[in-house]
Amino acid sequence: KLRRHPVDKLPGPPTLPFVGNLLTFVGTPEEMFEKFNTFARDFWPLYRTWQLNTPVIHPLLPEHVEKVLASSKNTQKSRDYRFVESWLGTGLFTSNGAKWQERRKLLAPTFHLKVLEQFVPTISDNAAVLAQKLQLLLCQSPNEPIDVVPLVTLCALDIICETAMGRSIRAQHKDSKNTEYVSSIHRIMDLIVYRAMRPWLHPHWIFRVSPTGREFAKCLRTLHRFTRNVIDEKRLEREQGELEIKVVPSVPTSNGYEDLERISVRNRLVFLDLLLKLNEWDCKLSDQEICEEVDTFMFGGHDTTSNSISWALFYLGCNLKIQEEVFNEIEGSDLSNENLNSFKLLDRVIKETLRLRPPAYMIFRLLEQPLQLDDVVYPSGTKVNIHIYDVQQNPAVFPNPEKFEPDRFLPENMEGRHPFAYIPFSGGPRNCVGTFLALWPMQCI
Ligand code: HEM
Repeated sequence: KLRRHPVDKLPGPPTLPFVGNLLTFVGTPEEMFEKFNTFARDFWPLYRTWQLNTPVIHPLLPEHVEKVLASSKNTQKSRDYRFVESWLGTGLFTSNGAKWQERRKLLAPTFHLKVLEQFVPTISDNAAVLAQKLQLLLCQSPNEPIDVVPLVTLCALDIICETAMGRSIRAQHKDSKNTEYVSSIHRIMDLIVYRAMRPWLHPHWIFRVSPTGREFAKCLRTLHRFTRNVIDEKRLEREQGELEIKVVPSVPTSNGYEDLERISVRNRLVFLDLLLKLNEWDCKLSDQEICEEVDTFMFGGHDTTSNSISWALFYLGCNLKIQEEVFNEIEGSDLSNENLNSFKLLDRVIKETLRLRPPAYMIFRLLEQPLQLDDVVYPSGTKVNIHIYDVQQNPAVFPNPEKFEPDRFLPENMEGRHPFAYIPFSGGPRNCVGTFLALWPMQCI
């Protein structure tokens, strides 16, 4: 970096020649998280780092974040996402440019509210199993603390498998025959983070021969085999049970919302059915691409949801008065979609949990077009880190930001709040496509 780059006008931590700040972030995920928090405080509201020879800006103000995320011209994800590509291929989460645009248009209807509503019974059945397990543990040792995280994680996994693939893996049950899949999906997440934090494991050829890389490859084989089997079985099931699909009067050629909605609701189809259906209509997705998307839903939908549910339970445990009010609000109501929409305090508790503990706490973009923030123009090729956690800790928007206060989300308290001050599901054209599928399990559990 011989020339001064526009990012060097910004404050930031000291850099080293050639590597920039690459080594600053080597350590555990907790240490990295802490470092970014410190930088956010020290260099608020906009700072720079260098990742080798790539300049990185870290905007923290809602108006700056909006300029990045709301732009339809800067939807490109940075190279950081390449670590999940061997698992997810270039599906919705990892693709860029025209391919992403096409995928998003194709898949968005499968996340339509009406399609998702039919999943509420599946979600509530699995939530009931979790409740029973917790009750049993409580009866067995009433005075012992219960680590809810592993229990919630298995429940979230059951929900996402059943809604995405129509396959009950019974992860919550002792007789589950899918323990290898369950352990691989947990382990692969750890290995991805482990690699991302160690620059020397970034080159593929080094990673492949490292012990971590070999373990990663083993998990990957298990996950891909499982998805492929489910797809094959589902296809066979559909061929044998054509009756279900034939109830639909006419097979639409366009992929309009209404057609898909009508078909899925009538026939109680899961995502995988919808993807196969899209394939049958006009071969929009190959088998490999269907696999990518199913894996993407598993990746996007399981860890994030289980993390948020666990934190919500934690905050309710620490705030007994709010817990009692939530209990009174939901007591006696069954878990229908209408009821879920009427639980206003529960909704605020979930929103506040996602403010304080956003599971995807940092996301990345690579500028395709120059971006102007205040009076400086950052050229294309600059990387942008959006620290969702730090953005949501802005004391000017959320006074006393570390405190758990669900009433921040009362309509009167939200008036005039910048829409990009609260972005647990990101924002703009590349926001989370599974928002509703995330919120319902949180409410049910
Ligand atoms: C509490 C739960 C969840 C949270 C907080 C969350 C958060 C996010 C965030 C922040 C992004 C943007 C990522 C980025 O730009 O790098 C995202 C994208 C995405 N999420 Fe979620 N998510 C959740 C649950 C889910 C679920 C249940 C699914 C699906 C089954 C899902 C599927 C996706 C997909 C496919 C994308 C990529 C969208 C695109 O690039 O067009 N997420 N999510």
